Amino acid sequence: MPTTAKICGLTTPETIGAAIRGGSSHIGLVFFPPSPRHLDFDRAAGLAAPLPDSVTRVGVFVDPDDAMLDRAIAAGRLHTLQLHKTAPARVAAIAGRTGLECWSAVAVRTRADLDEARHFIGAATRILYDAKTPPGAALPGGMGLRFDWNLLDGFRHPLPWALSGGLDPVNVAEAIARTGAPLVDVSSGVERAPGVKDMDKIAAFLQATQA
Ligand SMILES: O=C(O)c1ccccc1NCC(=O)[C@H](O)[C@H](O)COP(=O)(O)O
Repeated sequence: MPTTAKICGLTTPETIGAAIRGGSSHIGLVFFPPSPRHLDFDRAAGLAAPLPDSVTRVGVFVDPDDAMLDRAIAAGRLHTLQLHKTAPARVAAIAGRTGLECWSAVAVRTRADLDEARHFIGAATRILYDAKTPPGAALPGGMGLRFDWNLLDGFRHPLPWALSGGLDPVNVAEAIARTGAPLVDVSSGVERAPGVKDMDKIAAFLQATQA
């Protein structure tokens, strides 16, 4: 199976267009006010309205409440919810309440961190392994940090999964070859400044993913 790609933290029609033209399977819309990629509901609605359903729209959240989810789902016409720092029971409740696919982000620095993924069986439909950000960091993701891919060697994945954290157009092919990731996710690696996506880097990332 070819590896598919999610371009995360898109904020403009132009960069969403670049992701779609380049063959991205998923686009990520961030709903977390401290993030430089945060979208308010009106902005998200404007971006999502013209999009075809062939590209999966993923809303990215940090332990969201129901009101946030309801407004974001409606605005972004979301297919999938990517949940950071959200306990397994809450993920299960969100999946049941919304009927949407839920991905759980697992923050990885050590091999023991990977075991967290098993707690999401029956709740999440996919695990996104992402680099753990430092204590006190403003964001739980989107910081261009990479974890040691060797940690995934021999790991028995309890659920479908995706690789994230510090990927870019230069290293993504190696990451796929090294880990066998079925889906890769990128944000800062296709930006020219925090929150500012670069269309050429998006194209290069997607080309490298498909090579
Ligand atoms: O990107 C954000 O600003 C963000 C904010 C809050 C929670 C999650 C966030 N990003 C999650 C992602 O899916 C990123 O693509 C992932 O962490 C990889 O980011 P990067 O290492 O910058 O490629």
